[in-house]
Amino acid sequence: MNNLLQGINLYLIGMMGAGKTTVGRLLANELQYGFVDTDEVITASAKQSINQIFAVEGETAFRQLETDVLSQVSAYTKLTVATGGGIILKRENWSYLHHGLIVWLDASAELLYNRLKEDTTRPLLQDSNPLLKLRSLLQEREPLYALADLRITLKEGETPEEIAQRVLTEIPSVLKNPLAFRG
Ligand SMILES: Nc1ncnc2c1ncn2[C@@H]1O[C@H](COP(=O)(O)OP(=O)(O)OP(=O)(O)O)[C@@H](O)[C@H]1O
Ligand SMILES: O=C(O)C1=C[C@@H](O)[C@@H](O)[C@H](O)C1
Ligand SMILES: [Mg+2]
Repeated sequence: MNNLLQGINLYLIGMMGAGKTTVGRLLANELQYGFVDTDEVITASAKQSINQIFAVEGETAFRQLETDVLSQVSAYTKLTVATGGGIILKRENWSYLHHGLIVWLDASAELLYNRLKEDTTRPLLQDSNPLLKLRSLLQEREPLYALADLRITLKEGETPEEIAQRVLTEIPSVLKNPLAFRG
């Protein structure tokens, strides 16, 4: 698997809870790539949780940190990058994402809700109706996620290992089709 992508980075995008971090680690291992999670880089360097950064500095400041991290990461090769769910919101970020192959882990709002209903670490879900919030975020962001090179529609009950294998199986189909991938 180690030359499947010939060194180009793999960027995982998708909603919070889609499994970018979980599946990203497995993919990095399979590809013999390094693994970077933009949320983890931000919290480690700020020495604050994402909740704290949103509460103290605000979402706009968080988004700037996210862009800074992404721009630094995109200077490297042989990385699997788990991005934050909102990375797709800034046009500038796409210029970095397009340095690599972009995979969208596409999950329904219901699936995401089942995974995150007990979770308190996603500030945007600290809402009186988190399912409705997930639905509205997904609806708003879907056209942006859809700009990915590869869309992996998640099925209920599929394990992270199965999803990672599906990503690896489908990568050649986008790499071989010059209309589907710029590379
Ligand atoms: N295929 C799966 N089946 C069941 N649970 C999963 C699966 N993938 C991830 N999870 C669980 O769902 C939760 C969210 O996963 P993860 O943190 O990887 O999502 P994420 O896309 O990185 O979210 P964020 O954008 O907030 O960083 C975690 O508790 C994780 O263990
Ligand atoms: O979807 C989002 O906007 C977010 C997703 C997470 O990865 C974090 O980046 C943060 O909680 C915001
Ligand atoms: Mg994550």
